[in-house]
Amino acid sequence: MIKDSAASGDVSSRLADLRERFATRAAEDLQELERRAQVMREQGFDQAVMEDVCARLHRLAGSAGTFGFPELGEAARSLEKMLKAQAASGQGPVVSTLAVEKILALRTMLESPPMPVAEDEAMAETTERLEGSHGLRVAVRIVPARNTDYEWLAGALAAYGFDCRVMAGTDAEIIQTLATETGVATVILCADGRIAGIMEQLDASVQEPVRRMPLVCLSEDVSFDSRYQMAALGADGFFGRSPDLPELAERIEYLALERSSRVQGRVVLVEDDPELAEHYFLVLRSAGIDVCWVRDPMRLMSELSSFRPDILLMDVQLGPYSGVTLARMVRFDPQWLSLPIIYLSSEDNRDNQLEALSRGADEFLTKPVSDGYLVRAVRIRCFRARQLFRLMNRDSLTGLLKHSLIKLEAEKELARCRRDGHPASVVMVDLDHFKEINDTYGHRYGDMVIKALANTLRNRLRETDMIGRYGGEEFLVVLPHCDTEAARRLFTDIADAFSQLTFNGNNESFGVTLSAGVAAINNYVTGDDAVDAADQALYQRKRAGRNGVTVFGDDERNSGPTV
Ligand SMILES: Nc1nc2c(ncn2[C@@H]2O[C@H](COP(=O)(O)OP(=O)(O)OP(=O)(O)O)[C@@H](O)[C@H]2O)c(=O)[nH]1
Repeated sequence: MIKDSAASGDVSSRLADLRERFATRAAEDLQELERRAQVMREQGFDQAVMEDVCARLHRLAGSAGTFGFPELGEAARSLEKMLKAQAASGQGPVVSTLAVEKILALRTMLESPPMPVAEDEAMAETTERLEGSHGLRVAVRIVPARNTDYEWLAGALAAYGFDCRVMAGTDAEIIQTLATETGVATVILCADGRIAGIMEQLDASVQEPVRRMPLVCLSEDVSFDSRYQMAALGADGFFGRSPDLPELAERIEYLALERSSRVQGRVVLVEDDPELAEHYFLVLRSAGIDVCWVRDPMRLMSELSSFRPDILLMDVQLGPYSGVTLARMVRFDPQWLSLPIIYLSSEDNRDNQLEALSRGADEFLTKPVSDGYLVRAVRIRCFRARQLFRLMNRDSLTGLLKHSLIKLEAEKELARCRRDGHPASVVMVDLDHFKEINDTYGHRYGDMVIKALANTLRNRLRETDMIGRYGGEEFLVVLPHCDTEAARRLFTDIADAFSQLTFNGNNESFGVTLSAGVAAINNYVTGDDAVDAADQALYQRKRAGRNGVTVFGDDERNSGPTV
């Protein structure tokens, strides 16, 4: 398994080193091929030698293109096919003079200078670290129709934790402004009448992230014709002029995440060609994707269990092992039934591909794969895998972990504390007088408040913190490496920030406060005990006047209101 992170080294120079290593190895391979072919021509057919020749050609076909020798890769592929066809024809395969000549021609192809490997857009994109938020920092930019006031929408969406602004100016001016905003994932909400113009400007942009900015249409006309027209113009979502806010917020988050270069993932790569594996490793790592390289298929199951990937990328021929059989074997284990398995192979015959797919994998990426294509293909598949996982394990209103999973996280953190001796806290959070919000403004606005709290927590907490929706308006947070004093300070800030949010319902503004109870996980025998303690601290906080934070075991002096 390659452990080093590509981010720490100079990726381009390491890729150049790999190209050189490939060229040296390929020259040796070609010499061997030539020697074996000469032997067969002179001494007759030998099954073992033929298999070795085909395996070497197959390896060249799959890797040469990646290292800047596409012509060599293509020629090796067609020679491998020719020899295999001869072997399959049962005419007593003979390695002909023609085959030897073709092998000699491969050597000249290797001697010509490699094609410069284009810096792909997807590779060139930096994996910008957006400020320490739990999720993405999402900017919503509203492009209004003339004489339409969308300030109310900007205000309402701000309560969901988005950075919202109504844009003024021409289409070109707006897109120019958006192009200068970095460090955020932007989603455009656009009035139907302006979509054509805005789309034109997006398409014309020289910046890839701008061209890929998602756009949601806001339209008065919700007829089939209108929806069809907006879809044809390229809109990614469609809502009426007064959209259902939780639904719109959900769509904005989905689109921002889907398009973001920050969509990362975890990939197990099974590849027996070391240069190729290292190349893929570097390319994927430099795009922010975690990779675990498995060279020996015997280690595959144990690496899957410890690394827990989003997807499995696997070569189809791995020395004596078949990737197709390995895929079937992976599916023996019920926990990997839904793991997307993608073959990375130089097999380009559609029938053979389909046959291989029918035995347990989901898709083929045909080698050679360009670096940018590999990154995009892996990113989108990791995203889909995570979405599926999310659907199964996340609460639909908030996107946070479901009750049973967050409890499990508390248990796991306790085990980690025991092993490493670090402190950790668990926090129970509950909205104050929430029943009144529902009773006064209706359930829909109640949902909006719940969602705003979920966003506030996501935006304020570290990525390593775990957040779950414990019950209706109750949230449970697990904070690794955080003692109760630090947790108190953190949640005091969060409570203050949340109390300052303004919501709008029934034509009036209102605010909501929260209470939190904190307990030290490492003080308890089970995670459940720690959660109970945080719950008791929360109850104390409610009795002491709500709107603030109480640590379990605090005396009244320590638990006064924060604001
Ligand atoms: N809108 C909405 N309301 C919910 C949801 N889940 C639970 N609730 C409501 O949350 C309210 C919780 O009320 P209570 O447990 O009495 O607590 P409270 O009014 O917040 O009072 P304190 O916690 O004592 O400050 C109930 O009215 C539930 O119906 C939900 O998903 N959406």
